[in-house]
Amino acid sequence: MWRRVASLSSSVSSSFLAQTASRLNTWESLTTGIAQQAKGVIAPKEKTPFITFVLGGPGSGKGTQCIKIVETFGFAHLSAGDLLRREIASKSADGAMILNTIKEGKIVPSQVTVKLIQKEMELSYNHKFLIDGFPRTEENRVSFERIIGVEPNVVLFFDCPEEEMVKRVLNRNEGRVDDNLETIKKRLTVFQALSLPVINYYSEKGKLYTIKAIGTEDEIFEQVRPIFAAFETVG
Ligand SMILES: Nc1ncnc2c1ncn2[C@@H]1O[C@H](COP(=O)(O)OP(=O)(O)O)[C@@H](O)[C@H]1O
Ligand SMILES: Nc1ccn([C@H]2C[C@H](O)[C@@H](COP(=O)(O)OP(=O)(O)O)O2)c(=O)n1
Ligand SMILES: [Mg+2]
Repeated sequence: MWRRVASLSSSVSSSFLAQTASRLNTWESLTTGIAQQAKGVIAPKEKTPFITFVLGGPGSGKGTQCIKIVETFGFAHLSAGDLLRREIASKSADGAMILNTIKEGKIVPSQVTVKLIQKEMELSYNHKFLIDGFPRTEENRVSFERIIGVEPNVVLFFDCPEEEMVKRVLNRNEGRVDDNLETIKKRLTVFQALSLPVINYYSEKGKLYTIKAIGTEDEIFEQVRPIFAAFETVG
């Protein structure tokens, strides 16, 4: 409810809140959240959003590190890939197109992805967002700025050698249609051609934090931790 929470009154039916809350993808306890919201315990959040884009090639460890960032710093985790896979599973109008695009290792039209991200942001009680796997193209980036109207505060780039990314993806074992050698090769080409320019853009803007994404998950997180710790100190 980052934008809409102020308009939610305690008279909102609990079933509406339950439906809304069930779609939340945050670490917060939903039942507590609903109960407190209904009692008006939580003050309306009109805080400026704090946005982190999480970038890196396929298998670079974005999702894995996002879980740790959520646990330690209390962000809401919005994975663009997860939102798109949810669309496929829900058999929505765009589902078949999204499935084919993902199988081909290509990028879904920005309008579709930004709309899904926007919906999640509006439903969230949090104002700190980790947007994982987005923007993957300049078109993604410009579309987000135009539709959402904000720029990221922080951009993380998990920099990982290609052979390590391939090894991790082939061992991922989540039953994903794109976790095969043919698709990953295409994804790596797309990453070089379309995603690296976005990373360079944020480097030039002074917003990029590059993480050497090799080593254990904990070792990598020790590079991530101070970035967010510094922002917490600033307030
Ligand atoms: N530091 C690491 N060392 C070895 N394997 C890792 C590491 N980080 C993540 N993995 C594994 O690699 C795979 C890809 O990680 P994931 O977080 O899904 O990457 P991404 O979201 O960037 O594609 C997963 O199976 C994950 O468990
Ligand atoms: N911004 C995005 C993010 C993901 N996608 C599509 C295309 C990507 O290859 C797939 C999977 O993305 P996801 O971020 O889940 O993939 P990895 O975690 O990097 O392996 O989803 C997209 O089209 N646009
Ligand atoms: Mg991922």
